[in-house]
Amino acid sequence: MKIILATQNKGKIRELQDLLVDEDIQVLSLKDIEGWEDVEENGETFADNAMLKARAAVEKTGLIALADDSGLEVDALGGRPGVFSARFAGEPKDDERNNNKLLQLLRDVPEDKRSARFRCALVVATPDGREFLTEGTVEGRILRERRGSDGFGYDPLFYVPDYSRTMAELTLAVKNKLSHRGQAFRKVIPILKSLKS
Ligand SMILES: O=P(O)(O)OP(=O)(O)OP(=O)(O)OC[C@H]1O[C@@H](n2cnc3c(O)ncnc32)[C@H](O)[C@@H]1O
Ligand SMILES: [Mg+2]
Repeated sequence: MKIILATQNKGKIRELQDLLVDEDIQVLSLKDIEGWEDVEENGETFADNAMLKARAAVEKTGLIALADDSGLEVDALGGRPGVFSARFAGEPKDDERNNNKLLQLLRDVPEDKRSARFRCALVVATPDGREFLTEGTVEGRILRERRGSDGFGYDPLFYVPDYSRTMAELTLAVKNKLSHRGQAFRKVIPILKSLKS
């Protein structure tokens, strides 16, 4: 079985490839596809956007596609950046500027009001038109300075109380164990298995 990861994000590709390593599935990503043009992510929810990306990848490749749409919801910002997480500080998307903007906006927000969560929607779409959605969430809070150098995106600012570490201080294996993406992915396994047979 061969699937296409419908993402261009290197951090996601690394995590998803690691999650898929024992599954006996050949994995391609959009990086392997010539002439791929990003779809407009104009959905209102992570699920909508994951669906758009998965469908576009199936159409382009004819393969089963796995798409991830994810982001950060900060309570003190009314749930922002949410579906706008990648481009929070404008185009082109840039993790460094996004984190700076987040720190700036939360400058005067006290410790007990800095709660946040990562959300992930994964969609599996098949060439014969079937679609499956799974979701995952992880709770945490936003620090006042970056810690750690692993991961991507908002990981250096996202503190996970259960592990007393930021996401960027966790190994890939531990992040995958607890993360929004890891949780959503574990629900995808039985779906992929059912498509194999
Ligand atoms: O659309 P694709 O090609 O998959 O890549 P993207 O980076 O644009 O991905 P999204 O549209 O889903 O935007 C998600 C953003 O949310 C943030 N994000 C998502 N998951 C994250 C994680 O595990 N750790 C840190 N930040 C994350 C990060 O800034 C991402 O760029
Ligand atoms: Mg995107």
